[in-house]
Amino acid sequence: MNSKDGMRYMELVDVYEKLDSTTKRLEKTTILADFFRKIGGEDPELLPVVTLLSLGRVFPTWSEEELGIASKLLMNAMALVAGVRPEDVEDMMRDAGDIGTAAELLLGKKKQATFFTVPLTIQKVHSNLMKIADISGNRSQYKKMEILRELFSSASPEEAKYITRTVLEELRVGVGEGTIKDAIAEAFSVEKGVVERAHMLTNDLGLVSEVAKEEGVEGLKKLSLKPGKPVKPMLAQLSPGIRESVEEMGWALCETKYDGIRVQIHRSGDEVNIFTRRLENISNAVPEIIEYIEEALPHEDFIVEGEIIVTKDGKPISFQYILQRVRRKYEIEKMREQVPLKLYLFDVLYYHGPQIDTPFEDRRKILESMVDVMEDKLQLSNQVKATPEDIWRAEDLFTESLKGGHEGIMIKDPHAPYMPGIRGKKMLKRKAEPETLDLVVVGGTYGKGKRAHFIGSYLLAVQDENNELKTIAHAATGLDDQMLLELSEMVEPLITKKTGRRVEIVPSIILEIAYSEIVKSPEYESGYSLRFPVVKRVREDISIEDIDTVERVESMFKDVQTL
Ligand SMILES: Nc1ncnc2c1ncn2[C@@H]1O[C@H](COP(=O)(O)OP(=O)(O)OP(=O)(O)O)[C@@H](O)[C@H]1O
Repeated sequence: MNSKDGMRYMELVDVYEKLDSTTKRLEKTTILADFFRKIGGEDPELLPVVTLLSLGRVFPTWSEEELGIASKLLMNAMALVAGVRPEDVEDMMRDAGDIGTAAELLLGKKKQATFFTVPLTIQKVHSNLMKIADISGNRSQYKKMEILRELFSSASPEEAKYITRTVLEELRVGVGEGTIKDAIAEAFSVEKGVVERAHMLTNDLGLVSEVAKEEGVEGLKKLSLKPGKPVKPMLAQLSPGIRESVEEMGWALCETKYDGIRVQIHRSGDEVNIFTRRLENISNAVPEIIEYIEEALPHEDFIVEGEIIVTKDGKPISFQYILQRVRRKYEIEKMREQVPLKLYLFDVLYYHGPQIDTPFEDRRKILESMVDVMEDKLQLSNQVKATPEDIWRAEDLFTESLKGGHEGIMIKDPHAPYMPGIRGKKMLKRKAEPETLDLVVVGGTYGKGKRAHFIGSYLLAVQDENNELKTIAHAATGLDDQMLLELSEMVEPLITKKTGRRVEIVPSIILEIAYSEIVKSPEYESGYSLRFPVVKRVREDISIEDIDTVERVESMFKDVQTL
């Protein structure tokens, strides 16, 4: 039954539970499609909200808004409502394995003694979560806790479970963006490809579902890039060899591959915003880049892409320094001098209208026409044209690039459009170092003796096609004591379960792993394992959706077999 204020939150919770009860993607899709259709009929204004909530999000990925609630605060609010101590909540969380289940159990006990609750609506839960994001400054933690307390007081145990998980952005019902897109297509009878494209260009599944319902295919086709709203970057595949790749493309534009962080820079009116690969807005952390952009590029709307690197005496230095810059909230001016940044621009997606369908060769010309190069601060990527006849140009670029302290080269198809979010064959990378895998930490084992306080070995996972995590290896080496300490500090608050020296943790830390060989192994859930895995670095610039897949591991395994 719905209250007069709209659909009950319990209906959404029922959907979550149904989603959780099956591992089959098709079934999940239909459960969601049915629900989206129902909302679209009964309460259409809720459709964008519900679409995001189904993914465990309150805001689209690119939004600067965040809830900013630490699990400690959540536990305190829960403790208040359940009438227990925060330590009890923590113990319960460790036993239950996740904080959502702990919330359910705690409120379950409490609610047996309660007779009256006002039914929660989806609208109410959502608007309270939005309110939390708006709170800042004085006593903000207290105010946030008050809102959470109010929500928990009117929540049933099952509702509390999912509110908790939503607040921590960890829904755990096995639904990724792919399933949501399929469900939108199924619910409103539109082609998947059209939904896919609309999502690629807007990165806002709430908007996509709303337009699919209201305007169908025609409306979706009209959605396009908009300066100010980041899109997922086009990614590169590995090149099997410089000659082979150039021959396959006919001819190619090859560029130095800089090892820094990729940024997408948007100018909309007077505003310049800089986003990372995970679409996080880092504008405040890199003020000099904004200044360069103001000086070197036109004061018109545009979207360009490039790589920010750190240089010292003209040479690039380790990628890790950049993270010190982009993560920073304080002392930015001081860091500006210590860690100077340089920007290399290599693509344009929007200028006098969307340019993603313009061939790369022409996009480069547009980019060249836009930029006034600033020596040592902002340049275009170093580029050469290579054909099968003068392949030495690309090979020389590769050697030069490594000599200059860069990573290798990019080999780009001059005829290709810009394909957001796609890792295809139109842009390839050739590096000197062997390929690595980006894996997420799901557990670990404490060391012995001197290292008993550190987690010495990390259990790592890849994702399968349903975004479910599958273990693949333990990595114990590659970290110096300083890194071990830093990682342990990051891991500590994420621990959900301890058994002896072993721990399970909330998957969120991504490590780049080098290894000597991929082997088949029944010991790990992925069916594969890595020989001699070594931790190269923590990848804070990518998110969990970007980690490597079982499919990729499988194809890398097969590639080696067929050599
Ligand atoms: N000239 C360039 N053109 C395009 N990308 C470049 C260039 N120089 C450096 N890059 C970087 O190389 C990356 C391409 O590799 P890929 O798409 O596989 O990303 P990745 O997963 O971060 O890989 P990697 O760890 O090898 O950088 C781009 O995302 C970008 O950050």
